[in-house]
Amino acid sequence: MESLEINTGSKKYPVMIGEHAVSLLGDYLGQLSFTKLLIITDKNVEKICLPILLGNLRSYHPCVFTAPAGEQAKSIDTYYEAMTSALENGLDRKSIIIALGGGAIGDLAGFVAATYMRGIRFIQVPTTILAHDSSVGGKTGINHRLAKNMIGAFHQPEAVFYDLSFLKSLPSEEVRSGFAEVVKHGLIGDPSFYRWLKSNIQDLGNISIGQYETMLAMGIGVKASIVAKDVMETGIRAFLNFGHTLGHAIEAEMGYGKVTHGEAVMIGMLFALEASKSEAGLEFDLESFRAWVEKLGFSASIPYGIEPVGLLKRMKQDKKAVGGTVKFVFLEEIGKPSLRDIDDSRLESLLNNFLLSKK
Ligand SMILES: NC(=O)c1ccc[n+]([C@@H]2O[C@H](COP(=O)([O-])OP(=O)(O)OC[C@H]3O[C@@H](n4cnc5c(N)ncnc54)[C@H](O)[C@@H]3O)[C@@H](O)[C@H]2O)c1
Ligand SMILES: O=C(O)C(=O)C[C@@H](O)[C@H](O)[C@H](O)COP(=O)(O)O
Ligand SMILES: [Zn+2]
Repeated sequence: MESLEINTGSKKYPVMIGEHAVSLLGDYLGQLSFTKLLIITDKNVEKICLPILLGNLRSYHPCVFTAPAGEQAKSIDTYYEAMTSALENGLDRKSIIIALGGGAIGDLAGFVAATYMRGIRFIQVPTTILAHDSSVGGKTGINHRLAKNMIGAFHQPEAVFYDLSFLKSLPSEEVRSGFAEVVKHGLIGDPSFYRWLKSNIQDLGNISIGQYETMLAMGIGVKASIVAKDVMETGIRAFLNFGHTLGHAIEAEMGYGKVTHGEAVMIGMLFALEASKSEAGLEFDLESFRAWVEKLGFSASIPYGIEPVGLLKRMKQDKKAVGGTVKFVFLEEIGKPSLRDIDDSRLESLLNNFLLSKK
């Protein structure tokens, strides 16, 4: 079992990572004082992981709200239904919400917790690889039709219990999606971690529990050190958005859930790496990187039929933009990101070059 601590200045919380981490949750809750527990999960996770969680929490008689699976969990309608469930189940300010699921459930449940009676406590029980990223750091929220995660709040969990035995049932496309954020953490924060990934991971269907434990703890470690310095994203936290300016635009332009978050972010990172070579002096063997990620099953190009004009409009709606100017995360070196303004015409020409180079 790996354990880490997230320190946001005003709050410290533990992250337990390992097979059967969820068996520690009952004892942890036993040390807290609370009234009711509401588990928020989705319809897939309800079948696979919920019975195991309930087995560990029997004495607390939790209530359960089940959201649709995937990005639909982050709709305004599902948010409202989850609030209704919290009210109907009589949650008060001393109640606790448990997010059992991937990033979509973590974002939804965290936002419900952030806003129910102006804020109650919540605990993250992530069940996807991607959720090594989403379960720490306190970004919670839901999507707007026009752009991703536009309605949200910073709200830190009380604790994260990351049970790696849950990962065994993940479909291959979800393994791939989560791996994109693992690669992101290596690229922005830790060159030796990135090199370890590139030389050790050649088949996403064949990762051992030991390798998962290492890579997820390393990824969370990178995120934790950035969040500790800039919880509210006034500066360097934006580095965690590497690949997301285009990634989020692809997700919104295609329609939420049509492409996984990680798949879109990987395309966004390929674009950002190419742009970093011309704009930020990055020296990097992009061909070898592209060959590696394609071998792992990632697509290296923007999906057919998605036009640059629509993507550019979405990219300008990115939360990092200020006064209409897009702020873009470049890499100067592996492990050395920077956030720079980019004007619309330059962004357009970089995007057109990226599209052309893939034809
Ligand atoms: N808050 C943050 O800091 C942060 C960071 C990264 C991503 N995100 C958000 O996270 C979301 C993506 O997260 P995700 O990829 O985990 O998606 P997800 O929660 O939609 O889960 C993906 C799919 O896997 C299923 N699933 C989950 N756990 C499973 C398991 N153990 N076995 C079988 N199936 C399982 C789900 O039902 C769903 O169909 C996006 O909305 C993204 O914007 C947030
Ligand atoms: O924690 C962060 O900060 C991140 O940017 C992590 C991202 O991987 C994640 O997708 C996050 O939800 C993006 O946030 P947003 O503010 O760009 O919506
Ligand atoms: Zn992300």
